[in-house]
Amino acid sequence: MTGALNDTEVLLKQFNFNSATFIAVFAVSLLYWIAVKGRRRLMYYRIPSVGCGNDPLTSFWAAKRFKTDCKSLIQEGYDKARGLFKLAIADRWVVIVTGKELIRELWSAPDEKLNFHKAIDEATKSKFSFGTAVTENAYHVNIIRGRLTRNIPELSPELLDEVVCSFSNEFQHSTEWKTFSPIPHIQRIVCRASNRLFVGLPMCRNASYIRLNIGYTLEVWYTQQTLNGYPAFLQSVIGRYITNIGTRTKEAVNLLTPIIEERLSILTCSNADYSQLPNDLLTWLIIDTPNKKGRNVLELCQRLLVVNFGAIHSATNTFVHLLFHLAANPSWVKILREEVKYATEVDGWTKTALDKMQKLDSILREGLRMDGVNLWSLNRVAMEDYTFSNGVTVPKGALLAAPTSALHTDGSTEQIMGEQPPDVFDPWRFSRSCRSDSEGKHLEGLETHSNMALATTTSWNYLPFGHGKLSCPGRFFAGIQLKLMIAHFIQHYDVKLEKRCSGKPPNVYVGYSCAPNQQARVMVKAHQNM
Ligand code: HEM
Repeated sequence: MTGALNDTEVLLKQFNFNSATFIAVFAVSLLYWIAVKGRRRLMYYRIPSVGCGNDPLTSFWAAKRFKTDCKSLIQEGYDKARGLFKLAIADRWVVIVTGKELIRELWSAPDEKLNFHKAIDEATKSKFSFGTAVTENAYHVNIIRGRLTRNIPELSPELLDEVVCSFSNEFQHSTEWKTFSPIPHIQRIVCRASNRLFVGLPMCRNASYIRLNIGYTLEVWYTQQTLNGYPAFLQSVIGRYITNIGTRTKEAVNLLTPIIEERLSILTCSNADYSQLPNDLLTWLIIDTPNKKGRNVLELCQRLLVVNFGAIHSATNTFVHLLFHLAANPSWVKILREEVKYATEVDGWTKTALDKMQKLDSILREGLRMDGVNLWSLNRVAMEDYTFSNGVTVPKGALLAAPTSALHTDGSTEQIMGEQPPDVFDPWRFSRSCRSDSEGKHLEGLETHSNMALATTTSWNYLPFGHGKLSCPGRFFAGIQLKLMIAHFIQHYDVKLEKRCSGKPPNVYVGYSCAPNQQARVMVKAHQNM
């Protein structure tokens, strides 16, 4: 009995000790958590906010305003702030970095400090979209940057062939004006042309494959836009229910399994002689797979879908913006036609000819400057508390970016040359600097650009493709593809807006993305002087 009491006393003592320890540990952890949170909050407080204060109520309203009015919020911050400012979005702050020196720090900081891929994972909600296997080992990025870019001259006849066929399928060659909502047509053309180099014929023309890639692109975009509207803790719950991406991936596996298995078996039979395989992205993905485990149908399909996501949405939007400009300004089409005619008469429909089309490059660069796909770029997440050279510290976990739209229209920076003010669309802004002629006449001596800022040449304040070692790997391919599409289109078609309006139909802004007008329609007919 005494022994039992003693045991109970010991247990009670242990319990008292354990619970006291537990309470102490809990209290210390809570204090630590409050201190860390408080410290981070203080860091945010020190960065001026735009459209709200630091309190939850005004930042809630600012986050609502962000959804439709992000462009003016960014401009307001850019005009007022020196250095950094912050914007409220649904689940967090976004710290916007301004000024040449601080932006240089943003794009050049090492991954351990400011991380691009973490930011892209968060922005695209990759957990619910691309799948982690693909984003954790993104070897396809090096393939796009290296093999795809190097192969452009060799593969441009195939690209041209696909552009010609797909335009003729989508817009026909009617001598009567026909009305089109351009976006779905251009999506299909971009998808076909890109996939001619990604998976080759006949798959690039397979209607189910085209529908799948366009659907996947829209779905990723929809997933990220929807989830961005919810606080972080709700995103993982909702994310599971709103995405259909698993089904899309299965569709890709069904469609691509025969091609992939055929290529793998050719490799087995030919003792890994890669020259037996077609020269396209799928082959390069097979060749460069870092380990054998990744050389399977599912992972190859996931990678093709991700690359299509990168390629289709941005190039489609860029082309449609320009199409609206050209439809509203027939005199620009005339000038471009003359340049394209001259260059192709001399060099044929080659990359050399495209490289010589300075006005075409200029209008493309102007389009990307004024109607870039996103209002901010150089997305990064701070992996630790990070202090900029102006002494301002952003807390670990902060999302950072550079204000593309405001930088692109800041007339005080060296980038925006030209006769027109920076907020005016001036198609020949960038070609004027290398030739005195602005009318498209005297085309003799048309040369490849030497001193001209090209559409694909990034800089700290020209950011449609980002900048630095993590800039868009597909931009040279996109540049050639878009130039080919515009050059072909204006040589073979006339275009006008269905409804006359002064200039281009207004853009649509959702959060930080900028899209062409979704309602506007164009009228197209075959060009007679062909
Ligand atoms: C007009 C067309 C395009 C635009 C405006 C564009 C823009 C961008 C931007 C802004 C980024 C992120 C860079 C940053 O924020 O710092 C990016 C990344 C990327 N782009 Fe593009 N892009 C275009 C076309 C393409 C094409 C055609 C491909 C594929 C062939 C492609 C593949 C990618 C990939 C894979 C990434 C992620 C890079 C990484 O993870 O390091 N893009 N693009």
